[in-house]
Amino acid sequence: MNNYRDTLRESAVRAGSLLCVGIDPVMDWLGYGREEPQLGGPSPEEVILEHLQDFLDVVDHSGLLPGAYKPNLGYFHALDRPRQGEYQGSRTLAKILDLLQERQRGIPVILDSKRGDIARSSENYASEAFQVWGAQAVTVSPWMGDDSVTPFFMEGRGVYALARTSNPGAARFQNLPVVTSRGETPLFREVVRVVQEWSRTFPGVGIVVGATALEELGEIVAYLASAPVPLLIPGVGKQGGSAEATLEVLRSVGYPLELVRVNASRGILFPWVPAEAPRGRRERRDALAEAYRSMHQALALRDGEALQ
Ligand SMILES: O=C(O)c1cc(=O)[nH]c(=O)n1[C@@H]1O[C@H](COP(=O)(O)O)[C@@H](O)[C@H]1O
Repeated sequence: MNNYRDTLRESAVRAGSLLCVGIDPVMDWLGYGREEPQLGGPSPEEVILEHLQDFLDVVDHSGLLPGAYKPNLGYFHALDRPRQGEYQGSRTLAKILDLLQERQRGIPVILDSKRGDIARSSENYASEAFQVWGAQAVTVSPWMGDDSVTPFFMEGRGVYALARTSNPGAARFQNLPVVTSRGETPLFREVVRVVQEWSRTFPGVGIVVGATALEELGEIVAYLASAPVPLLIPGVGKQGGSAEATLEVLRSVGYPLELVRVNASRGILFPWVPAEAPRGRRERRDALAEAYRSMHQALALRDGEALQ
């Protein structure tokens, strides 16, 4: 099995862009209410799969591959009704993963589940991501310590530990100063330091840092530049982060861009949000095409950047 850094490198060269397409489907955003589907109307599974097929057609038509996909597990589980024996959300995710494998083999899928537990439990969460769903990489929350993250270190797979997240409340804990044997440092910096240490024995481990936290991103990439790790940077598009400003920060320290993926979810698959979805399928497809092309371009690699 390819090691995860090779997977990132090869897919970056094929895509020519750092764009990671987030797959976070919500029926509301496709013009359907959140309430249970109407009798006789299309099911969430049908609606979401049709939308995804349209998106993959847009990708084919553009001739531009993305650098990764990132489905967020919570959006799919929210469509399951296990107490009624109904698993539409899980089935939809499974079908989407099959489609990606058929149509875009080699483009990594990062399962966004933000797991992390006592070691024995993390082993199960690792199986969930890698064996059950067959993802190439996973997001994990590192706050329970080393033994909660290391069970995810499996040959060929990627693991992204949350360091400085993109949400408005992120600084509350992550920027708190902590005292270590090397002096005082914000908590997120200690996570970054430890991830870099882990990466010496498991090169597939990296970090999540939000595009909405450019100052922290700058500190992190400057710190990591001598021994870089994979970066997953969400928060561009609907959360207000800028693709261009993010790339500028990375380029300013010569960060190896092939190890980086910048995620946009609503900004690509639901570009009309918070406005209502266009009524016609054709208009929705046109909106996807425009959003995909412009974000792919904003995150494009320059000649030779992925070949360092
Ligand atoms: O781990 C993540 O992917 C993640 C970390 C973070 O700091 N911020 C963040 O937004 N995310 C995820 O990235 C996606 C962002 O979605 P959009 O805001 O629609 O682009 C969602 O699936 C979030 O759960």
